[in-house]
Amino acid sequence: MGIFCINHNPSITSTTPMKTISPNFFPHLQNPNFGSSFNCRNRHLSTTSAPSHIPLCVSSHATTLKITEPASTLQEICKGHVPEHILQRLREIGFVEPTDVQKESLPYLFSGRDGILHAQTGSGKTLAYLLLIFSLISVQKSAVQALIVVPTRELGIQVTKVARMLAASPSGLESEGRKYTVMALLDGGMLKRHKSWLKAEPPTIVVATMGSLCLMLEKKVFSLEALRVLVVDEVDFMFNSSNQIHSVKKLLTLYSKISSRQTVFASASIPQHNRFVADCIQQKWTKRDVVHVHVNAIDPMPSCLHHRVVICSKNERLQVLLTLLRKDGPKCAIIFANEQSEKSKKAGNAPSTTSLVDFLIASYGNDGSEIQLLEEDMNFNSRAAALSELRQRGDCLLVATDIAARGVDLPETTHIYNFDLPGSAVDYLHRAGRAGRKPFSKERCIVTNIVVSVERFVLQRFENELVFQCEELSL
Ligand SMILES: Nc1ncnc2c1ncn2[C@@H]1O[C@H](COP(=O)(O)OP(=O)(O)OP(=O)(O)O)[C@@H](O)[C@H]1O
Repeated sequence: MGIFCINHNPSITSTTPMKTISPNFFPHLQNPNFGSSFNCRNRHLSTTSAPSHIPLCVSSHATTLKITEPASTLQEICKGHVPEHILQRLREIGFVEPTDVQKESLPYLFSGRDGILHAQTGSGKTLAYLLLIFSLISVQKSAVQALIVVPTRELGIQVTKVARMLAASPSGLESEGRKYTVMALLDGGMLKRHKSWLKAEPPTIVVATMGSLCLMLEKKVFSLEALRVLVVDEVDFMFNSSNQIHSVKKLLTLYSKISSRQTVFASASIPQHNRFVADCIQQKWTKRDVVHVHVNAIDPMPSCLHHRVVICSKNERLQVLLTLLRKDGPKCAIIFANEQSEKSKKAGNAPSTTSLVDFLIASYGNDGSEIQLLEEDMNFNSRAAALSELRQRGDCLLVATDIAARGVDLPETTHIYNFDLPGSAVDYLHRAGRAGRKPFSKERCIVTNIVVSVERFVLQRFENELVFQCEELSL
């Protein structure tokens, strides 16, 4: 796969106010609905590098662009940048071949440029930014040198686990002296203990949710003076959330310095991405030479996903779900239901997640499948325990709200059921993306939507926006 850089309009210079760059500068990148890069075919693409003060968009599509260079291994890409013991850990874990987003982003990130990693769900963005982090931090320094901000505790727990897995000593090499330390600073967690830890000996890497992080920064429990890398994962979610956006902006412009850190944003969905890149520069969230690495621009979702729809009446939905589960017999599946509305809570109704779990335990549970629940109202320990149980067993049915839709990586998941339709196409993309998470596997995974007839047009809108088609099932 070659790296293709779009030849930039020479009239854009470092003095051009970036706000004035309209999406028309990148006409071939526009999908009017989703804002994704769209149809790179037959357009003029050049391998010329843009001057470093101009934001760069790297866009590729695995099936349409010809691969002319021999694929490098992850080790080759990282050599000279990432410490040897981390490379050894990569080999031990079995990460040998780079995914497209790793192959395309790492050379830019290692050269010191800020990056926007925009690639399908399950494409390996986490490893890409962690490798950048390990290339820059030092075990000798007792200070927080890398910060990864995530929207949910579940994603925080997961990223912490991957970072710790990479930071562990390779087998046969018991480390002498200092080690990288990774702290999960997550809302609802043990903040008192973390406060003492941060004061006594700051960890090298902090993975945090916004609430806890701001609390610690405002109380000056630790500072970000030594910060080398700042990652905002699921960046579109963070910028879209009225609770988080103010704090994220403060973090980017007030609590840490753009000039002394490398900034990485990651997500599988960045609607209006050209506008976002321009904002990054104008608002000084990133440096001017930020690289927008957009992989699989014309397919927002993994091609291994097969989408289906069943239309039924509201009263039939539980029975339809049961029939589907019995027919599909998934080893590991996630059933998404919407969060209970305030109105329904006030009326004293049981949340639909609880009713679903009760129904499944009564009618499906004794098929041998473990049924787990993950929703906002559960406390930190129950949420962590549910996730850990799912990881260990690998053969569970998970009933969840959208807190499990972003970033959660349960690679054995082959089936997604939307018991309730998600609120937007972006939410659909992230829910669907909890399946099909083995980067080099061709295994077909199935996303099934159970809808009442009046909802069919909503699903059709998602199909248009995300460029997919549902097979209609009649049961
Ligand atoms: N080079 C690699 N080789 C094999 N597996 C990999 C590689 N890189 C990542 N993976 C695996 O791919 C899966 C998905 O990776 P990851 O969670 O980073 O995806 P993501 O792009 O962040 O997805 P999302 O947008 O849903 O958060 C993980 O199970 C990870 O271990």
